[in-house]
Amino acid sequence: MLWKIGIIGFGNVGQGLAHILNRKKEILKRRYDFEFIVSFIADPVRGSLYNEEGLDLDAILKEMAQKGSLKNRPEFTDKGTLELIELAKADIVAEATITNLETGEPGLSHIRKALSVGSHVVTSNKGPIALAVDELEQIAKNNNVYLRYEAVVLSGTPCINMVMECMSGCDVKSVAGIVNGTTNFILSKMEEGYDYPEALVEAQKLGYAEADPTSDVEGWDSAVKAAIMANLFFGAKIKITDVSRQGITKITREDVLKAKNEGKRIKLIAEVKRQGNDVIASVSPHLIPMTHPLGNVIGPTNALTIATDHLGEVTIIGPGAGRIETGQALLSDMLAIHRFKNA
Ligand SMILES: NC(=O)C1=CN([C@@H]2O[C@H](COP(=O)(O)OP(=O)(O)OC[C@H]3O[C@@H](n4cnc5c(N)ncnc54)[C@H](OP(=O)(O)O)[C@@H]3O)[C@@H](O)[C@H]2O)C=CC1
Ligand SMILES: N[C@@H](CC=O)C(=O)O
Repeated sequence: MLWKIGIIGFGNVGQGLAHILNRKKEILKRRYDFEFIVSFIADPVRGSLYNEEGLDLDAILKEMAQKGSLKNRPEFTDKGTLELIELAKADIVAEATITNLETGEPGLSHIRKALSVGSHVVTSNKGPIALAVDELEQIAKNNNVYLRYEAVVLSGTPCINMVMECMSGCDVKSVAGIVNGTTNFILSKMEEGYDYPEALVEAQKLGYAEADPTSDVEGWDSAVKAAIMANLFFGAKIKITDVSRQGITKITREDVLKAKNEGKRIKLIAEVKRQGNDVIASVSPHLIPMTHPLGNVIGPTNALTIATDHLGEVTIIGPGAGRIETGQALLSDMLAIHRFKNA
């Protein structure tokens, strides 16, 4: 089968995915029998493109790098994103627009529409998954398509599917760790001598930060990931506002250096655990000894320890943010759909 793919949101992650698809086209065919074209890219500000026969990713990525816009390409269309989803009826839609933690929009409407027209959806967008995963799973089921969202926690480092699929049968007792790449990067850079604003700008340049980085530094991004894990891994029904939350904005370089002199590091830790019949989730900075495994997780790297009944503790460490890293999560979800449909 030739998969027709649509990409919605051509920012860091959308372009990261396009780079991987472009570079790995032949390998994906040879190794997984995964053949594809990208028939549309929707991003109204940068320029949306549509060609039923497939877009030239190489040329598009070059143009994007040189001009920052796709509006002069021959495949340019001024159709809106929802209209394009409907018109193109791609087999798989990759949704990578900004995370909106209050409404989930515009991603929520994009995912609803794509599933309703019969497209499988893979997404890195945390808003729709935190706010409406049950509704979206139901729409997917009604339309006989898959919705997958490996990227929403720990970027490309396996987490959601590892727990939900590879660890199925286990009871998860708690999860705890570093789940935001931007803040961990900023704290590491502050230890190297950067000012907080300098470190944040660097994180933005590298494609780690949210469109509004307040979400990272005030702990909202870690909180939404904690809420998603509480709901998926523990069967809870908590909202992001149920997560007790403190970010890193009050931490100064002096605090970071003082911790270092004491052989410790400040880490923003997210935790979800059972307490009686409740599931509670929190995000706050902790002083961690450098000798502790989490004390040596630096830069945009994340780490999560999942405590279970059958396996005891399982710890995963890997990239928590990045263009290619998150694109990899979207690709792995596409390949899973390809496997399921060919089983
Ligand atoms: N960056 C990372 O490491 C990770 C990101 N994520 C999540 O992935 C998603 C994308 O992140 P990232 O690529 O960094 O964010 P960016 O802000 O770089 O990209 C988002 C893109 O979506 C576009 N967009 C906005 N509205 C629409 C619309 N209606 N239709 C189509 N496109 C639209 C934006 O356009 P414009 O800005 O021009 O308005 C922008 O180009 C976010 O939800 C983020 O939380 C998840 C894991 C890791
Ligand atoms: N802004 C987020 C991106 C991934 O979810 C982060 O820094 O972790």
